[in-house]
Amino acid sequence: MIISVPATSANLGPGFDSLGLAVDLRNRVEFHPSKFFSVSIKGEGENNARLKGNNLFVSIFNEHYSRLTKKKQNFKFTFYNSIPMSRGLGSSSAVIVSAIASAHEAANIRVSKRRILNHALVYEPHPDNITPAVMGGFNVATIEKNKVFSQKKHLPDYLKAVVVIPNKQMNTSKSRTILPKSYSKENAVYNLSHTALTVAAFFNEDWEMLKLAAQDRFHQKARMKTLPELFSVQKVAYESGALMSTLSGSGSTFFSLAYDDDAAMIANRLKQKFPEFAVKILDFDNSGLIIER
Ligand SMILES: Nc1ncnc2c1ncn2[C@@H]1O[C@H](COP(=O)(O)OP(=O)(O)OP(=O)(O)O)[C@@H](O)[C@H]1O
Ligand SMILES: N[C@@H](CCO)C(=O)O
Repeated sequence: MIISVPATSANLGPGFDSLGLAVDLRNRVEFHPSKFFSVSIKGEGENNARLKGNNLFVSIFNEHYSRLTKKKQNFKFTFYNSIPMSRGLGSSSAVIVSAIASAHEAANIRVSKRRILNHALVYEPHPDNITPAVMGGFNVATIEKNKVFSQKKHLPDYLKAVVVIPNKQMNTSKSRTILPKSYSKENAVYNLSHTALTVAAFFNEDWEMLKLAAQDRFHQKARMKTLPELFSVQKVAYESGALMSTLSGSGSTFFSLAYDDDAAMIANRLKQKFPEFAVKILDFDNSGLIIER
């Protein structure tokens, strides 16, 4: 059995803790019961010894497996990781979602995607990454009474993501500490109206509206100042034809959305100007969590 979950880009400018979309870059896990516990990692994190012992996936998996079965059982886990860690591409959400889904599969209990999403909220209290990780596509999400309420929009094939991935890790909880504790009414209204416009533009497929809509006064600038080259990344992306260009999650990745025909040129310009950063063109993902039995 293989369980896979896509990378996600959250916030999308003004939609702090509420907007996110999925891209076609997946972490996969295979597992089966075994006499001894073992973890093997291929791809991202394969040289990180800490992940073989104190692994977020394993602790969440064990918690759910014992809750569901009231039993203890060792498993052999093999991880194939493509999502870089702590770069704003939802690596923690992918791990949380795949651990919860895997535990249910191991216990032979079928569960809805919505239920998995609500379980995931326990480990990541903002829904903007976990929602597209489970559902795929573009999502707007909120929390009421410890449950996620969300709406999804499929993203068309003629759009691509161009992501610039710096080497620098930005830990989400640390990066939240640099944000203001409160916002003025003016800035709150600014973000509220820009978020609403961004959502409407996605649902109406008015891609040309996104550049104006996806402006933010809550978090981007403060975070980008910790890696000032990101201001130039955004400028070059827009000059090269990006439809929107925003910090991905809490960074350090910069996410741009572009028409298929423009994506290669945008990526080439970004590669030329920022040879120290990885640049990838990715499809959008509309599937989210996939369980291959
Ligand atoms: N493949 C993985 N295996 C085990 N743990 C992982 C894996 N990927 C991420 N993690 C855990 O998640 C942490 C990274 O979470 P963090 O929220 O900082 O980054 P992110 O989810 O990539 O970024 P963002 O939330 O901004 O998109 C890592 O330090 C590690 O504990
Ligand atoms: N909304 C989150 C996304 C990163 O997990 C943040 O900006 O901190």
